[in-house]
Amino acid sequence: MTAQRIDGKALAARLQETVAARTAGLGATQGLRPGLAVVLVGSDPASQVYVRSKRRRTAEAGMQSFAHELPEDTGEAALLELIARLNTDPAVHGVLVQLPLPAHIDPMRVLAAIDPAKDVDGFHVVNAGRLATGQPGLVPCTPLGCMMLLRERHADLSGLHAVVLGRSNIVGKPMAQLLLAENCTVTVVHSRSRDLPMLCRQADILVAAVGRPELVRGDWIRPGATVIDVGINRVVRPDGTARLIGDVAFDEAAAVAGAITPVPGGVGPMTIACLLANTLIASCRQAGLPDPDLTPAPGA
Ligand SMILES: NC(=O)C1=CN([C@@H]2O[C@H](COP(=O)(O)OP(=O)(O)OC[C@H]3O[C@@H](n4cnc5c(N)ncnc54)[C@H](OP(=O)(O)O)[C@@H]3O)[C@@H](O)[C@H]2O)C=CC1
Ligand SMILES: Nc1nc(=O)c2c([nH]1)NC[C@@H]1CN(c3ccc(C(=O)N[C@@H](CCC(=O)O)C(=O)O)cc3)C=[N+]21
Repeated sequence: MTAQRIDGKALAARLQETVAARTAGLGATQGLRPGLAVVLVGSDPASQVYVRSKRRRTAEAGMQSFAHELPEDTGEAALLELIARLNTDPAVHGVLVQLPLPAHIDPMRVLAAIDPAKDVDGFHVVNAGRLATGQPGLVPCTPLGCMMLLRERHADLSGLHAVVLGRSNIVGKPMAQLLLAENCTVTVVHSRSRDLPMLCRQADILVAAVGRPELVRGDWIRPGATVIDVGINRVVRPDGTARLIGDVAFDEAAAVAGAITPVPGGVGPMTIACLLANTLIASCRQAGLPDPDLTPAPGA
């Protein structure tokens, strides 16, 4: 394999270490303990894995973790009432409602009900609008983590051609905005785009966030390009065991790329670490304090 493996697990641990140190400092100097409320509606197995991981990391960082588990048949009104309570609870600085929600609940209405100052997912239209217009707000965790992974290899992204596969509100679109803000030339690809291999081969930076296992092949990669694989696809082997693979055919791509993130162990851990970083930022802003310096601790 020629590509440098960008180790998201190691970078996430370094970021988590910085967040924990800043959190301890806040406690000591301000008596402030950041609190994150995670709301899970129903019992989707994957969501339960992610929510457990988020809660564990929150506690490890020295923050307060508030768990809210609601039954699958919870009405939209009851969920909105809980969110209203969390919005006004001074011990809660971040509110995350785990997606997907059960079909009878409108996610746009639920996300719109979260106080933008506590929207640590960065999904609220106010935060999406602030990002789109270059104003300070809360940035979605996965794209934020992807930018930190890119900085492990590129001190300056100016002028590079970035191709983003996917245009969702939670990954593709904010990802494109962040790359644009770093002066990349950005192409956003989606299901109606034509000649994906040709488009991908133009990329110095390729971010795959489509949810299609191994869609991106090795010959779609420009030699030396940096590949960030956001995809998390749970596939079942013939023997019945499940495994995670990304949107990129890792082995083929690694033989061509200059650097690549693995799945698992790449973007996923960064999403969680950035959630904690957003909670710390939100708590500082709510206390009228300057944003903390979240430069990840130096690597080993
Ligand atoms: N690691 C992490 O922390 C996270 C990982 N993920 C993973 O990232 C992936 C994307 O998630 P999410 O953004 O929510 O996905 P969505 O399903 O919301 O969006 C998928 C996007 O990919 C596009 N797309 C789908 N198929 C193709 C195709 N064949 N060619 C080109 N474009 C295509 C869609 O196009 P169109 O708009 O035209 O429909 C859409 O824009 C998933 O695998 C998800 O599991 C997501 C969040 C966090
Ligand atoms: N309100 C909301 N915010 C989210 O940020 C959100 C969400 N809902 N719904 C689901 C997606 C998905 N997501 C992941 C987080 C961590 C890993 C992660 O840590 N993955 C590990 C593997 C974990 C495993 O073993 O499954 C890895 O990639 O190394 C993956 C996916 C956040 N999401």
